Amino acid sequence: MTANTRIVLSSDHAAIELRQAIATHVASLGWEVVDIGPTTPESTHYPLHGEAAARHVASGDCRFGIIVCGTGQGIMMAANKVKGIRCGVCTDEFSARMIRQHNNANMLSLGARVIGEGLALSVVEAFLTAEFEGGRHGTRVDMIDALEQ
Ligand SMILES: O=C(CO)[C@H](O)[C@H](O)COP(=O)(O)O
Repeated sequence: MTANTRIVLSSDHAAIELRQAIATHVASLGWEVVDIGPTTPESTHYPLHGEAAARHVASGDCRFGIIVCGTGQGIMMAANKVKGIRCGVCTDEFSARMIRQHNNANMLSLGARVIGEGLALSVVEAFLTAEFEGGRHGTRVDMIDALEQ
């Protein structure tokens, strides 16, 4: 396995079960899963887990990251503070496909208190099977990245 086939997963306490279901599903699709927890249900702080997953992606250790909290929003905000990360919250397959095709997202965020497991797994699959289209979308993604300079 190489970094190109590796996905990092993390969550806060609100999303441990969904994260574990995603880990099983993603592994069954042939990806190597780097699940960085947490594994116990004590209350924790989502910025820690969003940042930790984002570091794996920004460093090139993992191709993609999937992060989960109650709404998906807070952990996404934390991940997006790490340079090189483009992460969106998705609650439908179309958006998950589009954040890859148009926005070249390298992380997906989900809300365990928002969507059920079946839809979450479909959203994950849509994200992982879509390809960035480049062209005019590449120009725009470069503009996003320039904001980090
Ligand atoms: O969704 C989240 C952040 O966006 C968190 O999962 C949520 O805020 C945690 O709440 P609580 O501590 O009440 O379980």
